[in-house]
Amino acid sequence: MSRHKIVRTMNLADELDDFDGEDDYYGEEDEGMSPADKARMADGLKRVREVIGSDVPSLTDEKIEETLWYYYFDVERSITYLLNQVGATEKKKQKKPVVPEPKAPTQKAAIKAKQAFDVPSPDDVVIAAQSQSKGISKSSKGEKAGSNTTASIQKGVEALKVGDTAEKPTLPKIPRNKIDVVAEYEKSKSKRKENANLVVIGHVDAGKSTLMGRLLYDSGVVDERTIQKYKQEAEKIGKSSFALAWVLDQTGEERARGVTIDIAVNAFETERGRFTILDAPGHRDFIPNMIAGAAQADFAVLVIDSSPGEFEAGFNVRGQTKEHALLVRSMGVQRIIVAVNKLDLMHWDQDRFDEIKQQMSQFLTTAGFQPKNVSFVPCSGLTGDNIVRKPADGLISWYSGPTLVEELETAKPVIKAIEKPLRMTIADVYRGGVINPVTISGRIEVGNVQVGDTIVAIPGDEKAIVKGIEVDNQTAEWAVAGNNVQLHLANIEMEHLKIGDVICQADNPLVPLKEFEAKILAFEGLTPMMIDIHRGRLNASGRITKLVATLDKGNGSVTKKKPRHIGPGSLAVVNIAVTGAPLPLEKGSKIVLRADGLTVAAGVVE
Ligand SMILES: Nc1nc2c(ncn2[C@@H]2O[C@H](COP(=O)(O)OP(=O)(O)OP(=O)(O)O)[C@@H](O)[C@H]2O)c(=O)[nH]1
Repeated sequence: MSRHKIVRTMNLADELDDFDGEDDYYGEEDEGMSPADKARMADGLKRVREVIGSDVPSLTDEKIEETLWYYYFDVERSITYLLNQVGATEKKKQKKPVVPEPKAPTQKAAIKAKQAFDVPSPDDVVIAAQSQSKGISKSSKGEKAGSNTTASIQKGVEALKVGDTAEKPTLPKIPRNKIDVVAEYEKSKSKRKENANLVVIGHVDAGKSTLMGRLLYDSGVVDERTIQKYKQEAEKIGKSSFALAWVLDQTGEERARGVTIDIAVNAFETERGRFTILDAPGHRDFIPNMIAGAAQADFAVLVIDSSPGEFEAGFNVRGQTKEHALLVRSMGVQRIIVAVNKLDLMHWDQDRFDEIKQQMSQFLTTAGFQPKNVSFVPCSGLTGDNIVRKPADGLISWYSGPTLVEELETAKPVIKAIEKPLRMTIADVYRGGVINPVTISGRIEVGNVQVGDTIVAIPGDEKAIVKGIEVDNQTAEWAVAGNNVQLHLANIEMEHLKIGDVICQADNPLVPLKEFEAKILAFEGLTPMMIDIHRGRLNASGRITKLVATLDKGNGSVTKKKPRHIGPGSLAVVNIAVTGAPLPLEKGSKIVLRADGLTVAAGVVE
């Protein structure tokens, strides 16, 4: 089926519009803004001035504009920041010992002391300013309800002016890493639903798309009218069973900005979690796409067609069941849920379920999955039994375990290293975010990022500023490993960003490799040979230059040094040389090796 191609509709007029004024978009200072940004800046400046007035010398237009730009025209945050800055200066000054005359304070000192306590504290000013900028007439701490907030703010700002006149206005030093992202993440954890990426794998026609369509439909992502429309259309061409699979096309193509996380994505939510489905087609030709998906997955749903002869076809040497399972395991996926699908065709036969479970368990254990991380769910994507809802009464009289979704909810994603240096592989580059910035999307693999960070796209050396972040299509100030994000960038041209590049903090970049050692699981026999190296969407040709050792799969100890050949199913260490330019790889990067259209090995860079 050709459902898997994501075709992004491009409107030529829109595209050309995007380039209007591009030259000055990347220029310097004010000249560097698009006309739309300039309009927002003017409006922002006006609104900030309305709240904070214009008689604080240190709050120059330039300072306000710089702050507005930093917060990407968020007036409320800009006001909070600016007033905090002024407040901090004042607090510092208050700390300076004022030494009044012990008995007869001078008139000047007495006025100063009075001013310092008569006025709202800097915090009060901030709170009041926030209310003001929201248009909410909330009284600030210590004020009587109904008092004039604007007057109070102006009073506060005036009071903060104490001694300001002598001060030289300074440009704001907007602190980098202002936010302690790790601490913020810890604080917000209990309030947020954990997001997990799942990759759906399995042999051709095992029912992956139908099952995903069912998941989306039964969890309310797709409405009844749409599904009825698809049913009618599918019936017209005599394929009524395709209606559910078409759901994927619909959500895939209608995504607002054509965002892709390497491969087609759809998301659904349950009471206990948010799940992003990475669509991995079963056809051999699509294996590289599957690799990209598997590299970003927290767990895998392996779909098996339980109907007569079909499980066996998928399980044999040329079938994709084993290859996919091996692949996801060697990409670091530890948890796998086996959906024993199409059991409706088998009249929910328990013997068939047990037979498949027994054979698959054995195989998955040899593939490196720990038994506690493997579970089996009998189901039918077509009828919907045991996917989101429990099977109809008595249908699976012998089964009382969890539904597929309940299994997903218990499969907690692996804890991510959010405090490490940022690494994110670019899945897509486009324009079309808020006011036409250059935007990249992807999943943060390691580390964290916040608005204002300077990043670099490796293997290039072009730097950019993160001026906006969206996590799961919601505006955010920061994001951490595991988040699917869009980063809106400034100071970089689109041509300097490529799918497959790795985004790092500019002060902690990855150093691309030309030669490296990798621990791999061999799917086919290996010798020193030419190979294609895949890292997510990126691929390059290279060569296995040396077979270093084979390892014991149980404990990782060396079983043979310098083997002449590595057999299929062996764990081994090999040296690899990249033919062309160095690749953005480092210790821990997941790679897949292919040769002659076959996946021959997968593993990690040592
Ligand atoms: N009876 C029955 N048929 C199913 C079930 N799930 C899928 N099918 C049918 O199996 C066929 C293949 O289903 P798809 O969902 O397209 O399978 P797929 O694994 O996505 O296929 P590829 O993407 O081409 O690998 C379709 O005709 C479906 O209607 C099921 O649970 N029961």
